Amino acid sequence: MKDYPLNMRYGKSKVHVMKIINPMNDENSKFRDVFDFDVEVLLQGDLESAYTYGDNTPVVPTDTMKNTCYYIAKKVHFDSTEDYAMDLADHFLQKYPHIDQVDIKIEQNSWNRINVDGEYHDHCFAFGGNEKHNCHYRANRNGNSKMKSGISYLRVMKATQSGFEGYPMCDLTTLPPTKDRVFCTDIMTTWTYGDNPPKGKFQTKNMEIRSNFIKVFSGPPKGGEYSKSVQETMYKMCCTTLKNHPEVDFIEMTLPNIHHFNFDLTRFGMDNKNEVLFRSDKPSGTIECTVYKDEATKQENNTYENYTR
Ligand SMILES: O=c1[nH]c(=O)c2[nH]c(=O)[nH]c2[nH]1
Repeated sequence: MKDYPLNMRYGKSKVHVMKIINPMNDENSKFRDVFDFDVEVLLQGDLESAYTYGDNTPVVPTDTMKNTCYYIAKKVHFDSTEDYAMDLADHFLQKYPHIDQVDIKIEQNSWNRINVDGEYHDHCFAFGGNEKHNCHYRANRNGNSKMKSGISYLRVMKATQSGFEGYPMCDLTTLPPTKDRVFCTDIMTTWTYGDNPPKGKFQTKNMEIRSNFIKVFSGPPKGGEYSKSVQETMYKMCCTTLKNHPEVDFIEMTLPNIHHFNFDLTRFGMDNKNEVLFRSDKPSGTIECTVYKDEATKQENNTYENYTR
């Protein structure tokens, strides 16, 4: 049956892969590195007959896709999920000529090497919490492939040196202007590499970009830097990153404003100026921007024009 035009893709998600690496390749060594991530594979191509006529000849089973995730994890040496994603995508393009686009999305858990009395442990790690490192590689048979890397749920806070004032007031405004508040957010961001993604060097690049975001958010260690709004600070974080990393084309960022309110202690005869607060995760502000390295890149990738983003 073919009644209506269609677009289609399919795949496997939440494939959990853990790879323990013995980087010295020495059986006697007790030193290990660890990769812990979830993979999503999505295939596109000449698949229409599968949807319209139930013809399964082009349908690579999603179960095979899952197996391939483990096969590639064993077969290739990688030191970043981006490098793994590129090898995994290439495998599908090489093996199945009717597939012309592969999306590999990865969410990586952080494990921090444990430090015992000032010395890093060979093989013990502490779970890094909610923060995840992400990547999304879209491999296209026509050669127009793109790599996005990112971070999610990196929670940061300014305990002072943040304000919000000068906004329009109307009969529905209750928010008091302030020069001193808590600014708490989860950094949710992706950055898209241009035509020459740093294969083999993603790990270092991503750590530099992460440090850059944190450095600009915080300002100098002594005294910090005043933030007029979430909007102002996030734009500065993105601009500085683009300046320091010309290999990045554009940065998408969402900073939920995780509000912290003063608890009303006047009822107990106590004043309270940003000393005792309570967190209100819901609702949180949603502040977003995409910052491009130049106008042409913006025209090609205008992320807000497409509402399915
Ligand atoms: O930095 C801010 N930006 C806003 O747009 C906003 N809106 C709001 O209620 N508080 C804040 N804070």
